[in-house]
Amino acid sequence: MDKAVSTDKLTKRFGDFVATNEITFDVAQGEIFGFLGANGAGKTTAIRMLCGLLKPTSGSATIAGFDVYRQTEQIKQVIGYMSQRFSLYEDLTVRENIRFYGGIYGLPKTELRRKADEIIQTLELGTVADKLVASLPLGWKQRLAFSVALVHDPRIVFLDEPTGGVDPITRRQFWDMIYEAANRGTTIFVTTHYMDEAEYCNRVSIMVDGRIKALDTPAAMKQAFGVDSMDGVFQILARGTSTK
Ligand SMILES: Nc1ncnc2c1ncn2[C@@H]1O[C@H](COP(=O)(O)OP(=O)(O)OP(=O)(O)O)[C@@H](O)[C@H]1O
Repeated sequence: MDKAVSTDKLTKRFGDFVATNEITFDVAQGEIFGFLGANGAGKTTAIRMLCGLLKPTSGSATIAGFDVYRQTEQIKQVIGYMSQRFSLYEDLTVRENIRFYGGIYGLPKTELRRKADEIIQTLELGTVADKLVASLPLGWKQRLAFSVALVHDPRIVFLDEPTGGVDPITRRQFWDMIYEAANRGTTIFVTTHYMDEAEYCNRVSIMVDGRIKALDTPAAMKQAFGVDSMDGVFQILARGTSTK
C-alpha cells in the first residue's frame, strides 16, 4: 500500500494528561479517511502532530514518507489544511484569498493567476470574484476554503470539521468536491461530527479518550456492532451507550 499517513504508537502528553495515546494506523494515498471522536478525544492534537506543528512525546509517524520529528518543512509542502477556525481572510476578495494562499505555498505568479481563474470558474464564482469573502454565504466560503487548501496540489489534505453550520444539501455539495479530489489521487483526512458524513468515508477511525477504539470501513463497523448507522456505532463507542 502506498501510504499517505503512517503512525506507530504516536503519543502526546501535556504534563500528566495523555491527549493522544499510542495511536497506530495507516492511510493509503487517495483514501478518504474519517477521523472521528467526541469533543476532547484528541483529534486536533493528533492532526497537529501529523501536520508537523506539534512535537510528539513518543511514537513515530510519517506523512508521504516524511518524518514528523525531523522533516516538518517537507511535510508542509505536501499537505493542505482547512478548518472552521483557520480559514479564509474575510477582508480580502475571493481572488485575493486564492492568490494570497497560493503565494504562501510558493506558486509562481503566472501559476497563481491560472489557478485563481480555474478555481473561480469551477466554483462558478465569476460574479463575486472581486467581492469580499465576508459577503459570501457560509457554504460558498467552505467550498472556496477547500479549493484554496488544494491550490498547491498537496498529496494529502487535512479537513478539521470543514462543513460545520451548513445544511445537508450544501454539505453534500462539499462532499462532491471531496470525491473529485480523492479521484484525482489526493488523500483526504477529515474530522466531522456529522455521522452521515462518516458514511461517505472509505474507512473511519473512532477515538475515545486519546485512543483509537475502532478502525474499519463504515459497512464493516456497522456489521461488527450490529447497528444500521454510523451514528449507532458512535453512540456505542464514544458515548458508551447502546441505541438498541
Ligand atoms: N496545549 C495543551 N495543553 C494542555 N491540554 C491540552 C492542550 N491541547 C489540548 N489539550 C487537551 O487535550 C485533550 C484533547 O484535545 P483535542 O483538541 O485534541 O480534542 P479534539 O478531539 O480535537 O476535540 P474537539 O472535537 O473538541 O476539537 C483535551 O482534553 C484538551 O483540553
